[in-house]
Amino acid sequence: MLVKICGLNTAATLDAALAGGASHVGFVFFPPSPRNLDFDTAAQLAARVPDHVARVGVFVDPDDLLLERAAPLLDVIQLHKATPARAAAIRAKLGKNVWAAVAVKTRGDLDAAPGFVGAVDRLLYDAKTPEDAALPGGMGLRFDWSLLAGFRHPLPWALSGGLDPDNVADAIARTRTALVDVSSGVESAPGVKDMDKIARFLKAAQS
Ligand SMILES: O=C(O)c1ccccc1N[C@@H]1O[C@H](COP(=O)(O)O)[C@@H](O)[C@H]1O
Repeated sequence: MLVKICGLNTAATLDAALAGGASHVGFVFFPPSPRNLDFDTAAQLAARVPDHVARVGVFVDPDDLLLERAAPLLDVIQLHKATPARAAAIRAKLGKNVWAAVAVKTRGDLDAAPGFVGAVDRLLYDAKTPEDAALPGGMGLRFDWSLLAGFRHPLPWALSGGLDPDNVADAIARTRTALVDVSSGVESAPGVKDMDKIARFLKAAQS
């Protein structure tokens, strides 16, 4: 089971994710987020991550300058609110693994998925946040997992949105996902990761 712990912003919580066996760790580069990292902090955290764990940068419609500064610290670029054309251009320019978030509320939202074939390496199905929400992700919202039933996934994919230590095993059993992604569900407050919840999440996902 692959597990991404996202929005890590301290050495202690990053180390908790690594000790628990996370396959991916996420660093947010989006100033409105309570998990946003400056480049110095991101570099210090990225340096702690062993080679077998992937460092994922989370971006919302990023400009080229931000991507160019952050990319050397990262293995994967996770894009929110990116068109397939923009995602493909970023992938070609940076030569990195690129994931695209697909915001899901209804079955029709999954129609966006095939458009990313040839543009990205993985889709991340995440809950759609309200139009006026401050963030397009990282809000602890979940979508109806049954919407994925019978869907022909055009690319490797991951499940995200509102996962936590108490529901992740059920989410895996119901969706048969190979990769789960969590942020709010392992926090004690927005942007404050909880080491006990990180450990519990990893244990539940791996069980
Ligand atoms: O975590 C954030 O602050 C964030 C900001 C902007 C875009 C995405 C963000 N997080 C991603 O959202 C999903 C789900 O998070 P949650 O578990 O529901 O809180 C996850 O992929 C995060 O990487």
